[in-house]
Amino acid sequence: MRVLVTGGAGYIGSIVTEALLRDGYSVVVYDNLSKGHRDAVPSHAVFVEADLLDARALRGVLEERRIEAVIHMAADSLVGESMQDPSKYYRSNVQAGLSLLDMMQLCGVRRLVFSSTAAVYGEPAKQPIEERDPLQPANPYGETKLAFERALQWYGRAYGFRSVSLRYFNAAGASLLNGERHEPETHLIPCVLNVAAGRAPVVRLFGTDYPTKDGTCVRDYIHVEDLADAHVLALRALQTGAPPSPVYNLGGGGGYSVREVIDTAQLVTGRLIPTEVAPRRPGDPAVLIASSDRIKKELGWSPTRQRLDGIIDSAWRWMQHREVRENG
Ligand SMILES: NC(=O)c1ccc[n+]([C@@H]2O[C@H](COP(=O)([O-])OP(=O)(O)OC[C@H]3O[C@@H](n4cnc5c(N)ncnc54)[C@H](O)[C@@H]3O)[C@@H](O)[C@H]2O)c1
Ligand SMILES: O=c1ccn([C@@H]2O[C@H](COP(=O)(O)OP(=O)(O)O[C@H]3O[C@H](CO)[C@@H](O)[C@H](O)[C@H]3O)[C@@H](O)[C@H]2O)c(=O)[nH]1
Repeated sequence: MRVLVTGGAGYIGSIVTEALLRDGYSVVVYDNLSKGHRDAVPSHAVFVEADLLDARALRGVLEERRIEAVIHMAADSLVGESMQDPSKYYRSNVQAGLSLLDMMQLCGVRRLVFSSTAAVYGEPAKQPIEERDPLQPANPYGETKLAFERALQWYGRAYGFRSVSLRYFNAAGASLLNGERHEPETHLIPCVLNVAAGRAPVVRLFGTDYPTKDGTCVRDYIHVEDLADAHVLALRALQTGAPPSPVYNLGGGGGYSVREVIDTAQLVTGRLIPTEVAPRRPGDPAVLIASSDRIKKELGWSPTRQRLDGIIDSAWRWMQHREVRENG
């Protein structure tokens, strides 16, 4: 099957591409490199550097490469930035997403796996969060992802699109080849490891007065390779018909506070990681923990890399290998 991966030069996209190639899919990566890296795209994938809003380029790829399904991962995805610049998020996550859907419709491609997020739930009333819980985004990032999820459901009804939205919780860790490298980096685990590696002086704790066990926010970290496996299952489900449910949560199964992540990273790296208390980051819910029972039951997903120390260790090893590759 020929699959287009939008955002496939990014952190999660590059590792999803690795998993698809391993499973025998042919992959075309479509990415404008606003955040991604050309060298993150595996050599067996075709790479097209273009923006989703470039209708000509998009049509050319869908038609010439005879694409049969799309994994749509291209997005802007930072909670804090979305609070400051919602317009950017409506453009990239809603407007560009709809352009993709309309072009798919024009070219007769009607299967899509979408990278959605835990941010669609906002500040949930209970944990772990199930798919049927209220959808009340607390930031423009979550709001724009939810808008696209809903568009998919209406496109399904009217035009026969078959889609699955995967609501990831916090993706973390690395494969042997690819890991997280954003510039600037804002995600907790790579920021913590940058301090361990001596590239930054201190980790800022964004809020220590949350109603949690130690006052810092709790998140559910999922290994990016477990996440990638779920995409292969979702795609297979779309190949054989309509999947049992339109949305699935994907989490690692536990909740860890910011302080617990830092303590674990100190053990894994053997380095001291100094911290500094900073104000809360607007738009951050206190606790996000997934129930991933639905995807386990319906699609047979079985994560194998759930330990936080293992997740951090994979990211740390990747970071160190990259340093050796780059600096000799
Ligand atoms: N990282 C997480 O923890 C997390 C959690 C939930 C959901 N997600 C979602 O997963 C997806 C991937 O996240 P990531 O962390 O790998 O992000 P990333 O920024 O590393 O990757 C996104 C990629 O999309 C590309 N891109 C952005 N806008 C584009 C456009 N208009 N046209 C073409 N390419 C474009 C970027 O260059 C980048 O390579 C996103 O949709 C994100 O919202 C991520
Ligand atoms: O230097 C830092 C960085 C982060 N944090 C905190 O660490 C937690 C995790 O933050 P981060 O790694 O930035 O992830 P989130 O803001 O939870 O968002 C991620 O996880 C969401 C799903 O839960 C996805 O939708 C988003 O795309 C993805 O960026 C939050 O409480 C942050 O306030 C700090 O205290 N200091």
